[in-house]
Amino acid sequence: MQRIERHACFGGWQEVWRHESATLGCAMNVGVYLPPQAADGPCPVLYWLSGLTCTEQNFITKAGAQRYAAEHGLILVAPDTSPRGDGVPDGEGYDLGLGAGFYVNATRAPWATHYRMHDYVVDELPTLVEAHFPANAARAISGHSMGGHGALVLALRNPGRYRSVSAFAPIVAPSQVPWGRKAFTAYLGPDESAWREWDACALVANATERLPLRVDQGEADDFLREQLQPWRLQEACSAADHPLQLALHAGSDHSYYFIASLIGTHIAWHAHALRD
Ligand SMILES: N[C@@H](CCC(=O)N[C@@H](CS)C(=O)NCC(=O)O)C(=O)O
Repeated sequence: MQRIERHACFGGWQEVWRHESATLGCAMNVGVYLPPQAADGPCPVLYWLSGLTCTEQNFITKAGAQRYAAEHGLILVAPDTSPRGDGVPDGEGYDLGLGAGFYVNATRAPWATHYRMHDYVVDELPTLVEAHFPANAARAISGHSMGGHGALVLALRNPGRYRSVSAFAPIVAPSQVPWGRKAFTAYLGPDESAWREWDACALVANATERLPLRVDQGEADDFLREQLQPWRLQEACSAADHPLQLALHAGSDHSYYFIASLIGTHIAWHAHALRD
């Protein structure tokens, strides 16, 4: 691993590391915030998954999360949103290919070779983080939009792996909305039965661990009605008796201004779960 950025931040360090990913078959950048407490011993880790078009930079430069991570002694790990580099295929538009990995393991050509963001985030990255940084094995996961979908799906698919999960403006039912249908058709193929295992609303029905889902959604989000549809998650959770804490916020849009406004409450909530 090679450190390519290092900035003093709220008594700790915001770093960006670059490493060769065996899972993705390319070099990846990852943002790592080390709180001041990491100098004295291992800290729990909050994984953050960003949305469409993002790299590891959006969250670390716009969310203002470091202040709260320093307060609570959490390491923040913010990976890129897709594999990148020579030989990694791209798709048509901002919502397929580079910057749009959807946190699935693709099964179709030409995507299947590199687009394995589920395994990268769930397995390879924590192994790396826990080996190279003062991190313990207590993990939480959160994300925004496509990354909110990623956080919900990764937590639901991997019981016991995360102590808590939250999402900002997530795509809750990718099988039912244009962003998800386009990506899943490409990455997973046209057989929609294969999409269910990557769809939070479908996964909730059969979840073996009833980890509470915390979701915040802006009511002035331009993507709310067509792409996000949080009421679908409300229906799925209510049918499965799965705990959901969904809050709607008047006036908030889809941007990082919304995330920055609420990230402190999410980090405090994750910190509480990670302490137990
Ligand atoms: N750029 C797209 C929208 C993509 C978008 O809103 N991306 C969100 C995540 S889904 C984001 O975080 N954008 C980067 C940013 O706000 O820094 C468009 O042209 O409509």
